[in-house]
Amino acid sequence: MTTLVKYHALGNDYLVADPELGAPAPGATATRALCDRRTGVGADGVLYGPLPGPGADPQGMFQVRVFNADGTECARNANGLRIFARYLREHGRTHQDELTLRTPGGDVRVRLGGSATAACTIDLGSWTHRIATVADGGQVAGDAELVGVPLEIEPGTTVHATAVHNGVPHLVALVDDATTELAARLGPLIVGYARFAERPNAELLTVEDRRTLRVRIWERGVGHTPASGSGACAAACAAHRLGLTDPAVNVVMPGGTVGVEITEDERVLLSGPTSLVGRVTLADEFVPLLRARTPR
Ligand SMILES: N[C@H](CCC[C@H](N)C(=O)O)C(=O)O
Repeated sequence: MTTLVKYHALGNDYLVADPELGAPAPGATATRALCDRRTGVGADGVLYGPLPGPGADPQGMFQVRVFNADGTECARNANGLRIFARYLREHGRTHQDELTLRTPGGDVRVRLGGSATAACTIDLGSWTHRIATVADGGQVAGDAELVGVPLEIEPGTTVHATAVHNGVPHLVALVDDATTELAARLGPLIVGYARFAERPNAELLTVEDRRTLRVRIWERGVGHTPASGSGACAAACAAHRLGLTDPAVNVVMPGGTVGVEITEDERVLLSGPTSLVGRVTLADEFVPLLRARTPR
């Protein structure tokens, strides 16, 4: 029997695929089948774990891998890892309030709240404003710092761009009026911009005041999401670097509001709620769809 547990963080939804509950091995085929909103369970991504191997122990260190709805792997993220930490505690895998999650993108600390539904905080550590770029001939040219520069993402469309790499790449575009419609138009252009060697996630940012940001998201590997943890952090880091905001801000997204704080030693912390949706037991006729068809 294969059981998945579904959670969301302000509408950014993930399925926990735990080997102990019969989950498939991490991979693109299973992820796409599970995340499909019509023929599967439906989610923005799948969290596979806790995985066996070095680092998996009951002292609060667990391994996990994160996949986007389209089957691509992302090194780490923020909402998914906050959800995974909650899953571990409410399924009796740990009694710790502070966990370390080991991901392909490095170790991340999560502090759980006093109750299951209380806000939990992730420390994403430091970040850079660099992004890998491609030269004219198509080869990777190097790593450019991008802070508040005009970027023509298609002929006639220029955005005010700031790169933020916080475990995954983001491109934050400062706009007068960040709307979901504008994100649906500019997001795919930013994610698909041929000059970036690695596709970034896209965030449209409007600064309301020094402590309030409005953000709209278009994620690589997913598309529209009503909230993003690392995206909210990226927007806060970009706004701060541009001198527009204080170190602690509220980030308002369509799904709701999170708090982001930049510490004096230049780490970024995100706090926000998570919600449990429920458990889904897959039907026997669905399970074969989780495995790639083996070529004859
Ligand atoms: N929603 C996630 C970000 C996912 C990023 C993913 N789309 C990628 O980098 O491939 C978060 O809360 O941090």
